Amino acid sequence: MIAIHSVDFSLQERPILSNVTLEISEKRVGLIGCNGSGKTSLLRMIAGLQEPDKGSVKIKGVDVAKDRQQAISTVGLIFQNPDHQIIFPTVEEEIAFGLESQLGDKAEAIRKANEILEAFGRSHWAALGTHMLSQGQRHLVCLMSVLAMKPSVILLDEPYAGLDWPTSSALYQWLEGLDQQIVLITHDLEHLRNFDRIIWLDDGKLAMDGTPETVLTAYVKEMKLRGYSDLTPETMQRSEISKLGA
Ligand SMILES: Nc1ncnc2c1ncn2[C@@H]1O[C@H](COP(=O)(O)OP(=O)(O)OP(=O)(O)O)[C@@H](O)[C@H]1O
Repeated sequence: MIAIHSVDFSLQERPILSNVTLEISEKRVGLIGCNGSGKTSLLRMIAGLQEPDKGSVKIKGVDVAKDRQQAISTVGLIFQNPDHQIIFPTVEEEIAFGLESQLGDKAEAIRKANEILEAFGRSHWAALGTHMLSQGQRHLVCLMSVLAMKPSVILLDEPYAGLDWPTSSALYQWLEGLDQQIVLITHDLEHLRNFDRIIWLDDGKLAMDGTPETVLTAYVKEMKLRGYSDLTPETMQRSEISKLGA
Protein backbone atom coordinates (compact mmCIF):
# COMPACT_ATOMS: atom_id res chain seq x y z
CA MET A 1 0.00 0.00 0.00
CA ILE A 2 2.84 2.43 0.90
CA ALA A 3 5.54 2.38 -1.78
CA ILE A 4 8.77 4.26 -1.05
CA HIS A 5 11.14 4.10 -3.97
CA SER A 6 14.84 5.10 -3.91
CA VAL A 7 14.28 8.12 -1.67
CA ASP A 8 17.09 10.58 -1.02
CA PHE A 9 16.61 13.68 1.11
CA SER A 10 19.09 16.30 2.33
CA LEU A 11 18.82 19.38 4.53
CA GLN A 12 21.42 22.10 4.20
CA GLU A 13 23.46 19.72 2.06
CA ARG A 14 23.47 17.12 4.84
CA PRO A 15 22.02 13.72 3.86
CA ILE A 16 19.01 12.90 6.07
CA LEU A 17 17.66 9.89 4.12
CA SER A 18 19.73 7.89 1.64
CA ASN A 19 18.40 5.44 -0.92
CA VAL A 20 15.42 4.27 1.11
CA THR A 21 13.19 1.74 -0.65
CA LEU A 22 10.29 0.08 1.16
CA GLU A 23 7.00 -1.58 0.23
CA ILE A 24 4.75 -1.53 3.27
CA SER A 25 1.49 -3.47 3.24
CA GLU A 26 1.46 -4.79 6.81
CA LYS A 27 -1.14 -3.45 9.23
CA ARG A 28 1.18 -2.69 12.16
CA VAL A 29 4.60 -1.31 11.37
CA GLY A 30 7.12 0.08 13.86
CA LEU A 31 9.84 2.54 12.89
CA ILE A 32 12.84 2.57 15.22
CA GLY A 33 16.29 4.13 15.37
CA CYS A 34 18.47 6.49 17.38
CA ASN A 35 17.71 10.19 17.80
CA GLY A 36 18.32 11.97 14.52
CA SER A 37 18.31 8.80 12.41
CA GLY A 38 15.63 10.17 10.06
CA LYS A 39 12.44 8.52 11.38
CA THR A 40 10.35 11.71 11.54
CA SER A 41 11.67 12.83 8.16
CA LEU A 42 10.53 9.53 6.65
CA LEU A 43 7.11 9.77 8.33
CA ARG A 44 6.67 13.33 7.02
CA MET A 45 7.44 12.01 3.55
CA ILE A 46 4.86 9.22 3.85
CA ALA A 47 2.34 11.91 4.88
CA GLY A 48 3.30 13.93 1.80
CA LEU A 49 4.40 16.92 3.90
CA GLN A 50 7.94 16.71 2.57
CA GLU A 51 8.94 15.94 -1.00
CA PRO A 52 12.03 13.78 -1.48
CA ASP A 53 14.97 15.21 -3.46
CA LYS A 54 15.04 11.99 -5.43
CA GLY A 55 12.66 9.03 -5.64
CA SER A 56 8.97 8.84 -4.81
CA VAL A 57 6.48 8.03 -2.07
CA LYS A 58 3.10 6.67 -3.11
CA ILE A 59 0.11 5.38 -1.20
CA LYS A 60 -2.28 3.23 -3.23
CA GLY A 61 -0.56 4.61 -6.32
CA VAL A 62 -1.06 8.27 -5.33
CA ASP A 63 2.05 10.46 -5.06
CA VAL A 64 1.31 11.97 -1.65
CA ALA A 65 3.54 15.02 -2.05
CA LYS A 66 2.04 15.97 -5.43
CA ASP A 67 -1.63 15.10 -4.88
CA ARG A 68 -2.31 16.79 -1.52
CA GLN A 69 -6.10 16.59 -1.72
CA GLN A 70 -6.04 12.83 -2.15
CA ALA A 71 -3.30 12.44 0.48
CA ILE A 72 -5.24 14.32 3.17
CA SER A 73 -8.14 11.85 3.07
CA THR A 74 -5.83 8.81 2.87
CA VAL A 75 -3.13 9.46 5.44
CA GLY A 76 -3.08 11.18 8.85
CA LEU A 77 0.07 12.15 10.75
CA ILE A 78 0.14 12.78 14.47
CA PHE A 79 3.12 15.01 15.16
CA GLN A 80 5.64 14.43 17.94
CA ASN A 81 5.10 18.00 19.15
CA PRO A 82 1.39 18.93 19.51
CA ASP A 83 2.25 22.62 19.15
CA HIS A 84 3.15 21.93 15.52
CA GLN A 85 -0.36 20.63 14.92
CA ILE A 86 -2.85 22.60 17.04
CA ILE A 87 -4.16 25.82 15.51
CA PHE A 88 -7.61 26.38 17.05
CA PRO A 89 -8.53 28.02 20.37
CA THR A 90 -10.87 25.27 21.63
CA VAL A 91 -10.65 21.49 21.67
CA GLU A 92 -13.94 21.03 19.82
CA GLU A 93 -12.91 23.44 17.04
CA GLU A 94 -9.53 21.75 16.72
CA ILE A 95 -11.03 18.28 16.31
CA ALA A 96 -13.92 19.49 14.10
CA PHE A 97 -11.64 21.37 11.66
CA GLY A 98 -10.34 18.36 9.68
CA LEU A 99 -13.73 16.67 9.89
CA GLU A 100 -15.48 19.71 8.41
CA SER A 101 -13.14 19.85 5.42
CA GLN A 102 -13.64 16.11 4.98
CA LEU A 103 -17.45 16.08 5.37
CA GLY A 104 -18.34 19.59 4.19
CA ASP A 105 -20.85 19.86 7.04
CA LYS A 106 -20.07 21.85 10.18
CA ALA A 107 -22.85 20.39 12.37
CA GLU A 108 -21.88 16.83 11.47
CA ALA A 109 -18.20 17.65 12.09
CA ILE A 110 -19.03 18.94 15.58
CA ARG A 111 -21.15 15.85 16.27
CA LYS A 112 -18.29 13.55 15.26
CA ALA A 113 -15.77 15.60 17.25
CA ASN A 114 -17.88 15.09 20.35
CA GLU A 115 -18.22 11.40 19.54
CA ILE A 116 -14.46 10.89 19.67
CA LEU A 117 -14.18 13.02 22.82
CA GLU A 118 -16.72 10.73 24.44
CA ALA A 119 -14.88 7.59 23.26
CA PHE A 120 -11.75 8.84 25.06
CA GLY A 121 -13.75 9.90 28.15
CA ARG A 122 -12.97 13.59 27.47
CA SER A 123 -16.42 15.04 26.67
CA HIS A 124 -15.78 17.73 29.27
CA TRP A 125 -12.86 19.05 27.19
CA ALA A 126 -15.03 20.24 24.25
CA ALA A 127 -15.19 23.92 25.25
CA LEU A 128 -11.76 24.04 26.88
CA GLY A 129 -9.05 26.27 25.46
CA THR A 130 -6.32 24.22 23.79
CA HIS A 131 -3.72 26.54 25.39
CA MET A 132 -5.11 25.58 28.85
CA LEU A 133 -4.15 21.91 28.40
CA SER A 134 -0.87 20.29 29.37
CA GLN A 135 1.55 19.02 26.71
CA GLY A 136 0.30 15.43 27.17
CA GLN A 137 -3.33 16.54 26.99
CA ARG A 138 -2.63 18.55 23.80
CA HIS A 139 -1.00 15.43 22.37
CA LEU A 140 -4.22 13.53 23.02
CA VAL A 141 -6.23 16.24 21.23
CA CYS A 142 -4.00 15.78 18.16
CA LEU A 143 -4.52 12.03 18.31
CA MET A 144 -8.28 12.40 18.56
CA SER A 145 -8.31 14.90 15.65
CA VAL A 146 -6.61 12.44 13.32
CA LEU A 147 -8.40 9.31 14.55
CA ALA A 148 -11.77 11.04 14.11
CA MET A 149 -11.09 11.41 10.38
CA LYS A 150 -10.46 7.65 9.96
CA PRO A 151 -7.73 7.86 7.31
CA SER A 152 -6.71 4.47 5.87
CA VAL A 153 -3.10 5.04 6.99
CA ILE A 154 -2.28 6.52 10.39
CA LEU A 155 1.24 7.73 11.12
CA LEU A 156 2.20 8.26 14.74
CA ASP A 157 5.38 9.95 15.92
CA GLU A 158 6.06 9.00 19.56
CA PRO A 159 2.34 8.85 20.45
CA TYR A 160 2.94 7.71 24.02
CA ALA A 161 5.40 10.46 24.91
CA GLY A 162 4.02 12.64 27.69
CA LEU A 163 0.84 10.62 28.27
CA ASP A 164 0.11 9.33 31.76
CA TRP A 165 -0.22 5.58 32.29
CA PRO A 166 -4.07 5.29 32.09
CA THR A 167 -4.21 7.46 28.95
CA SER A 168 -1.31 5.57 27.42
CA SER A 169 -3.03 2.21 28.08
CA ALA A 170 -6.32 3.52 26.68
CA LEU A 171 -4.51 4.70 23.56
CA TYR A 172 -2.72 1.37 23.17
CA GLN A 173 -6.04 -0.48 23.30
CA TRP A 174 -7.67 2.02 20.97
CA LEU A 175 -4.89 1.61 18.40
CA GLU A 176 -5.03 -2.20 18.71
CA GLY A 177 -8.73 -2.13 17.86
CA LEU A 178 -8.29 0.00 14.72
CA ASP A 179 -8.62 -1.60 11.32
CA GLN A 180 -6.36 0.97 9.63
CA GLN A 181 -2.72 0.56 8.66
CA ILE A 182 -0.47 2.09 11.32
CA VAL A 183 3.15 3.19 11.09
CA LEU A 184 4.42 4.14 14.53
CA ILE A 185 7.68 5.65 15.75
CA THR A 186 8.58 4.88 19.33
CA HIS A 187 11.61 4.46 21.57
CA ASP A 188 9.47 2.27 23.85
CA LEU A 189 10.07 -1.10 22.21
CA GLU A 190 7.50 -2.90 24.38
CA HIS A 191 4.76 -1.21 22.39
CA LEU A 192 6.03 -2.93 19.24
CA ARG A 193 6.23 -6.57 20.39
CA ASN A 194 2.95 -7.56 18.70
CA PHE A 195 3.59 -5.61 15.50
CA ASP A 196 3.81 -7.28 12.08
CA ARG A 197 7.02 -5.60 10.96
CA ILE A 198 9.79 -3.40 12.33
CA ILE A 199 11.91 -1.06 10.22
CA TRP A 200 15.18 0.15 11.72
CA LEU A 201 16.71 3.35 10.36
CA ASP A 202 20.27 4.27 11.14
CA ASP A 203 21.84 7.50 9.97
CA GLY A 204 19.18 7.87 7.28
CA LYS A 205 19.68 4.40 5.87
CA LEU A 206 17.75 1.17 6.21
CA ALA A 207 19.63 -0.86 8.82
CA MET A 208 17.25 -3.78 9.22
CA ASP A 209 13.71 -4.76 8.31
CA GLY A 210 11.77 -7.79 9.55
CA THR A 211 9.79 -9.32 12.39
CA PRO A 212 9.84 -7.75 15.89
CA GLU A 213 11.68 -10.77 17.22
CA THR A 214 14.55 -10.42 14.76
CA VAL A 215 14.83 -6.65 14.50
CA LEU A 216 14.18 -5.66 18.12
CA THR A 217 16.66 -8.28 19.35
CA ALA A 218 19.37 -7.01 17.00
CA TYR A 219 18.55 -3.39 17.82
CA VAL A 220 18.78 -3.87 21.58
CA LYS A 221 22.06 -5.73 21.14
CA GLU A 222 23.46 -2.93 18.99
CA MET A 223 22.29 -0.18 21.34
CA LYS A 224 23.93 -1.95 24.29
CA LEU A 225 27.12 -2.27 22.30
CA ARG A 226 27.06 1.42 21.45
CA GLY A 227 26.17 2.42 24.97
CA TYR A 228 28.93 0.41 26.56
CA SER A 229 31.73 1.38 24.21
CA ASP A 230 33.30 4.56 22.90
CA LEU A 231 32.05 4.97 19.39
CA THR A 232 35.31 5.23 17.51
CA PRO A 233 35.20 4.32 13.82
CA GLU A 234 36.87 1.03 14.78
CA THR A 235 34.14 0.04 17.26
CA MET A 236 31.51 1.05 14.71
CA GLN A 237 33.19 -1.26 12.21
CA ARG A 238 33.03 -4.14 14.65
CA SER A 239 29.45 -3.48 15.68
CA GLU A 240 26.38 -5.46 14.64
CA ILE A 241 25.19 -2.77 12.29
CA SER A 242 28.15 -3.08 9.95
CA LYS A 243 27.43 -6.82 9.76
CA LEU A 244 23.89 -5.98 8.71
CA GLY A 245 25.21 -4.17 5.68
CA ALA A 246 23.85 -0.76 6.65
N1 LIG B 1 14.46 21.74 9.89
C1 LIG B 1 15.63 21.11 9.94
N2 LIG B 1 16.78 21.74 9.57
C2 LIG B 1 17.96 21.10 9.58
N3 LIG B 1 18.13 19.82 9.99
C3 LIG B 1 17.03 19.16 10.40
C4 LIG B 1 15.73 19.76 10.40
N4 LIG B 1 14.83 18.84 10.81
C5 LIG B 1 15.55 17.73 11.08
N5 LIG B 1 16.85 17.91 10.83
C6 LIG B 1 17.92 16.93 10.98
O1 LIG B 1 17.55 15.75 10.30
C7 LIG B 1 18.04 14.61 10.99
C8 LIG B 1 16.92 13.60 11.13
O2 LIG B 1 15.91 14.18 11.97
P1 LIG B 1 14.59 13.39 12.32
O3 LIG B 1 13.74 14.32 13.13
O4 LIG B 1 14.01 12.82 11.07
O5 LIG B 1 15.17 12.22 13.25
P2 LIG B 1 14.42 11.21 14.21
O6 LIG B 1 14.97 9.86 13.92
O7 LIG B 1 12.94 11.36 14.11
O8 LIG B 1 14.91 11.68 15.66
P3 LIG B 1 14.23 11.64 17.13
O9 LIG B 1 14.20 10.20 17.56
O10 LIG B 1 15.17 12.45 17.94
O11 LIG B 1 12.87 12.26 17.02
C9 LIG B 1 18.58 15.11 12.35
O12 LIG B 1 19.97 15.06 12.32
C10 LIG B 1 18.09 16.52 12.44
O13 LIG B 1 19.04 17.35 13.07
